[in-house]
Amino acid sequence: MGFKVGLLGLGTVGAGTVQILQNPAQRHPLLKELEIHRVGVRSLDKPRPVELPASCLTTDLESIVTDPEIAIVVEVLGGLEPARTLILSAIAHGKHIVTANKAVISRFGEEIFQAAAAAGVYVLLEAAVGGGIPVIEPLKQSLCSNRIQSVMGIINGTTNYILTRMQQEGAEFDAVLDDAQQLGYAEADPTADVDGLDAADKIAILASLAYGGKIDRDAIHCEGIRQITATEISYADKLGYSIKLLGIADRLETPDSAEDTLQIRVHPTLLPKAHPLASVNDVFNAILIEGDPVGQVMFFGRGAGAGPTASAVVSDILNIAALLKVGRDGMKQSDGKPLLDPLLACEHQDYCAIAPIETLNMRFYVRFLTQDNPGIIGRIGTSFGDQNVSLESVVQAGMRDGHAEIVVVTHEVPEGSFRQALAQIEAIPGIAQVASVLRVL
Ligand SMILES: NC(=O)C1=CN([C@@H]2O[C@H](COP(=O)(O)OP(=O)(O)OC[C@H]3O[C@@H](n4cnc5c(N)ncnc54)[C@H](OP(=O)(O)O)[C@@H]3O)[C@@H](O)[C@H]2O)C=CC1
Ligand SMILES: N[C@@H](CC=O)C(=O)O
Ligand code: NA
Repeated sequence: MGFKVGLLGLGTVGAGTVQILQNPAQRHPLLKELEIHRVGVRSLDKPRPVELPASCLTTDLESIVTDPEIAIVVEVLGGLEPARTLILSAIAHGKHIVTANKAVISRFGEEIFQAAAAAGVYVLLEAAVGGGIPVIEPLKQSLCSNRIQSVMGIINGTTNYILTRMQQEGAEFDAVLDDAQQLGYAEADPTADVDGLDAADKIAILASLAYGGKIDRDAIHCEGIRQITATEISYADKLGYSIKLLGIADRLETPDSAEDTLQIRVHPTLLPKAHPLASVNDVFNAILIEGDPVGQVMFFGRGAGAGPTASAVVSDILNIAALLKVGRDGMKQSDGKPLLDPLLACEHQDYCAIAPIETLNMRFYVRFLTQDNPGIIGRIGTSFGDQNVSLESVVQAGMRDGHAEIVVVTHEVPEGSFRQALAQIEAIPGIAQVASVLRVL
């Protein structure tokens, strides 16, 4: 007898998942033992790219998570509700969970993992970060002997696709976003992609696994790519940088404190072109992890789209099916509590401390539009100097709309000092606009 799978959602990822499950040839033999039992959707009439018996489809999602025949529930609905409630209900009914939903895991992960631990079931989420790239399970298992220093990556396919086409073709933001939606990369509400929220969900999940603690999702500084224009891309290029939306988690050196403090942030970043992440283009994602003693490890592949994401979903289903096959589910500890494989399950007790962004040291790129007055560069330099912000380069780049354009790149400075200097500069007569501020790696 096979393992019955209940699928919640039959959109981009759900349909990709069905396509793999219906075509097991030349894949792992265990795939032949999986059976799509029920599929939950919002609309029964919608045309689908996959064929399923009509009796399989339902709009009653609760009936799937309570179905006694189903062993594994796959949640590929997206959004917070009803996803969270359905996952919790499925767990309460003894189902193992596979999910691609980073929004729900980054906000309700601990509630879900605690419920799973109490019920003795697994919640696997490889598809939630980096789409088809194996990064969650490697962090949980293959790298678990390491003390992780940093996790840094391009973890949103939609924005990387948009930035790449803006850089390579000078394409307009809105037109490229439409293409990303057509290709199935973007979230149902693409604001989550464009404003960096999806990447923040993902770096929260990666940081939680890397540092073994809960992450307050609201403490993550998050900026998206709406303010990136062709001008910034072109100046960055001339200065030797590519602009990428990065998710960054790093352990801060705090010798006086017994507890680690982390920096976790998402923002567009000027990356030196020689950096390993700078040439990661289109929908590709890459995650660079630094651990002790492994050193740097980089994971690269397609971060969104039906096939790549379904690859991760179905691999998680197979991992659970393998446990079921050898009877490694439903095991008990001596006190009768459920026993889960500690490398596959993820439950954390304490919150990690996250440093506010103002306290971090960073390099900045800033573009000013000014009146073309003598001495203006000197006054900008003095204001930075007043706040101990040392400058790497100051270039009068040319004229735009009757204003002189001045581009400054700083050395590494505290964000707070940089912002104070910027406020001082904005008050200088002759400064028309601070046209752009970006961080530099
Ligand atoms: N697309 C991608 O490349 C990736 C997506 N993900 C994640 O995978 C998940 C799914 O994404 P994706 O497939 O793109 O999303 P889609 O919007 O394409 O599909 C969502 C599916 O869920 C169904 N659905 C949504 N809400 C309800 C509801 N309230 N009741 C019943 N059915 C519902 C929809 O039904 P109907 O079809 O009837 O409208 C649809 O079939 C999300 O969490 C996303 O973040 C993760 C990695 C990559
Ligand atoms: N919208 C997301 C989908 C995958 O997680 C992205 O663009 O990366
Ligand atoms: Na992944």
